[in-house]
Amino acid sequence: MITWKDDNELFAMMKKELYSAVIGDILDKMNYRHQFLPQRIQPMREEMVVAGRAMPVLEADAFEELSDGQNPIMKKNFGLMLEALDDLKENEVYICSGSSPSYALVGELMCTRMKILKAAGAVVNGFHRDTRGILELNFPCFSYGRYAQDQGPRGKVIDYRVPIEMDGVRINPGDIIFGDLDGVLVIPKEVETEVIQKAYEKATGEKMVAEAIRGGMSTVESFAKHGIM
Ligand SMILES: O=C([O-])CC(=O)C(=O)O
Ligand SMILES: [Mg+2]
Repeated sequence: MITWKDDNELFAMMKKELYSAVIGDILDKMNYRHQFLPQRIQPMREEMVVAGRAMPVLEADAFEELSDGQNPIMKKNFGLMLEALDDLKENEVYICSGSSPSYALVGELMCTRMKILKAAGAVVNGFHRDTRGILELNFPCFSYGRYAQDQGPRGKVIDYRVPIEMDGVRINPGDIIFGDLDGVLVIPKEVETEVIQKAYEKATGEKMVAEAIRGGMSTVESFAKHGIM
């Protein structure tokens, strides 16, 4: 059985050995059937993989850059975004939801700060901008795609390290976020060890099945033998 001594070892192993399909299959088997984030959230580059712990960021639409209303957060540029960025810890994922998808929730300067803090990546329920710059950083960033329209006058971070959702998928602080070119999913903290150990076992089994099929075995026979497809 696969074990790990800390998060650094765990996330390095996950990035090398696991993929979203195999983790999703195990979550389904354990009756966690709503763990994939919306399909339109894609890596900026096919090779990008993210594995880390959720640092959820709650964003809300605003209709003025600085408002004169009752809430002091609305009088600050970007609300609490700068504070949220500076609070990121090693292996954490800046994961942001709550606003309408009509502007960029992440850009090059934000990713530069995240990278310096050794964050694992960014996953946003909306767009990214500064594509060239982020690609140059080679920082794992997952979004709906490229769109430069600014969040400055349109949205604000109103809280962080609080639960968020994307299309009904719950993301709690500290949950494991894993994403690759087939999608991004959430592994709830309370079941992470079991999910990861079973996913590793299944990934090992899938390698054996692939080998058997390459060797000419029928799919019926290989399923009967390994119980994996
Ligand atoms: O202003 C923003 O929302 C993001 C941005 O351009 C950057 O991080 O460079
Ligand atoms: Mg920018």
